Amino acid sequence: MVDDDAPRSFASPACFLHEVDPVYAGLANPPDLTAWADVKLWRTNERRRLIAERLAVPAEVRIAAAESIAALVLAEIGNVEGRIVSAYWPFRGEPDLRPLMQEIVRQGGRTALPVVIEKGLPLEFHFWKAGQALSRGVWGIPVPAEKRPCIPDVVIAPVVGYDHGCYRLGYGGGFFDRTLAATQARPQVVGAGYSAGRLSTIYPQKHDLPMDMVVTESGIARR
Ligand SMILES: Nc1nc2c(c(=O)[nH]1)N(C=O)[C@@H](CNc1ccc(C(=O)N[C@@H](CCC(=O)O)C(=O)O)cc1)CN2
Ligand SMILES: Nc1ncnc2c1ncn2[C@@H]1O[C@H](COP(=O)(O)OP(=O)(O)OP(=O)(O)O)[C@@H](O)[C@H]1O
Repeated sequence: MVDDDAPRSFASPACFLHEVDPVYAGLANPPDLTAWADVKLWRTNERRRLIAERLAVPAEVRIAAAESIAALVLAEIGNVEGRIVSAYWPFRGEPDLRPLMQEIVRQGGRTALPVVIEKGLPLEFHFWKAGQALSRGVWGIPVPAEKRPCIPDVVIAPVVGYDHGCYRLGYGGGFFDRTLAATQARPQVVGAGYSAGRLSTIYPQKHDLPMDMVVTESGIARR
């Protein structure tokens, strides 16, 4: 006869740790340095590949793409009167949206350029429009000679790559993320780039802040 009151013993109990809340199990936020190191390396390679690819595209094709992007961005922003729109001084094959900046001014808006103050700090935006003087900033990027800081209503952020969540792959300085994290009244953030920059994911990290949309020559991707 079996003694039901006797303590039972088990040979090898299964491990159910995977079913336990990670916080309770003491596994909350384990530093995943390997993963970030992998992502960083992957991003460096993707940046290099995408920049080389876009520089290999004939200038006239890039110009035509930039015109399509500019028209879509303008339609998306809508009425620019009295609004401040930041764009950028193009380099490394970025779509040239300087004609769009002129059009914005023509329609009663004001335009600005991003300015690197120091590596590791947020960007500043300084008023600038065609014809005004420029000087060389960090990395030799032209910036407004006269320092007139402003807070844009719309930020057009050039992308090297982007994904369906509207996460941005830039040049690797983390400037736009840092800038948006530091701003109180978040501007409308419009990514601008070529559709060839579309990636299935950029492996977004905690510091990556999504844009509201990405405009390419093929159309608009929204979050
Ligand atoms: N036209 C344009 N202007 C812009 C930006 C942009 O993306 N496009 N920026 C948007 O943020 C800021 C500049 N950002 C930059 C960030 C990194 C590098 C760069 O050359 N980085 C090094 C490696 C960086 C690192 O890993 O630490 C390199 O590529 O060699 C250049 C510009 C402000 N102005
Ligand atoms: N808000 C933040 N505070 C501190 N560090 C940040 C912040 N945002 C980004 N960074 C750092 O910036 C570095 C580069 O980030 P990331 O690879 O996302 O650059 P990126 O968006 O491609 O560059 P950029 O905006 O200059 O074109 C990372 O090491 C990241 O930790």
